[in-house]
Amino acid sequence: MTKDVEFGIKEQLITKEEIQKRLKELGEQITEDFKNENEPLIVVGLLKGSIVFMADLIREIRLPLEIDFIEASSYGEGIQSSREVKILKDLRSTISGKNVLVVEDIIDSGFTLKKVLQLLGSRNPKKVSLCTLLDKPERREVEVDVQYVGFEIPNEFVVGYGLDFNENYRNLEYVGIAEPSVFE
Ligand SMILES: O=P(O)(O)OC[C@H]1O[C@H](OP(=O)(O)OP(=O)(O)O)[C@H](O)[C@@H]1O
Ligand code: HPA
Ligand SMILES: [Mg+2]
Repeated sequence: MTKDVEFGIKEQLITKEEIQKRLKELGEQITEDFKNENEPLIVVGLLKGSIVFMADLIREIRLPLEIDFIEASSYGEGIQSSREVKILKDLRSTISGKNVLVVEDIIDSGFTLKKVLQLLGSRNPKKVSLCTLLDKPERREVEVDVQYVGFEIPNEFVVGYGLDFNENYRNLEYVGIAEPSVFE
């Protein structure tokens, strides 16, 4: 752990070991839930935050699957949702009649997922399920139906394991809370 990457981290909220353990449980549960389906699963990651979690999670799912990505952005440079969720990149796959598992790093206000789930739902998939590494329920402003949650977290802006502040910290192996001075 080099000092410059960690600069500005107040505490580790979820350690690398805790993440690895929970990922195995989620992978087992998803495998169990989809093992009798005939269609291959399409795992859809939301760029950019989900990439680290998705890369690890798919290797814990013991089923044939395909991957694809959507990019949505609402936070820009701040720590508050702009509430205006823009779709910056759409899927390459056709999801009509397929089982889709959306993989997200965090559900905060819920605006991002509401928009993405509406978009995917309009394309006649067989079923859309949602797996998020982190859930911050205290901040929810719109309801989102989520089937798989890694960890519920308190109302703190977190970084690491894919999550950024101003595009930094995504490469940390753990989920941490940044020093207040970082956000000023
Ligand atoms: O529930 P919400 O309040 O909508 O917040 C959650 C979303 O916000 C972040 O994305 P961001 O817009 O920062 O894009 P990024 O994944 O590229 O960092 C995060 O990765 C989630 O996708
Ligand atoms: O706590 C957070 N950290 C990083 N990105 C986020 N996007 C929504 N909430 C968060
Ligand atoms: Mg972000």
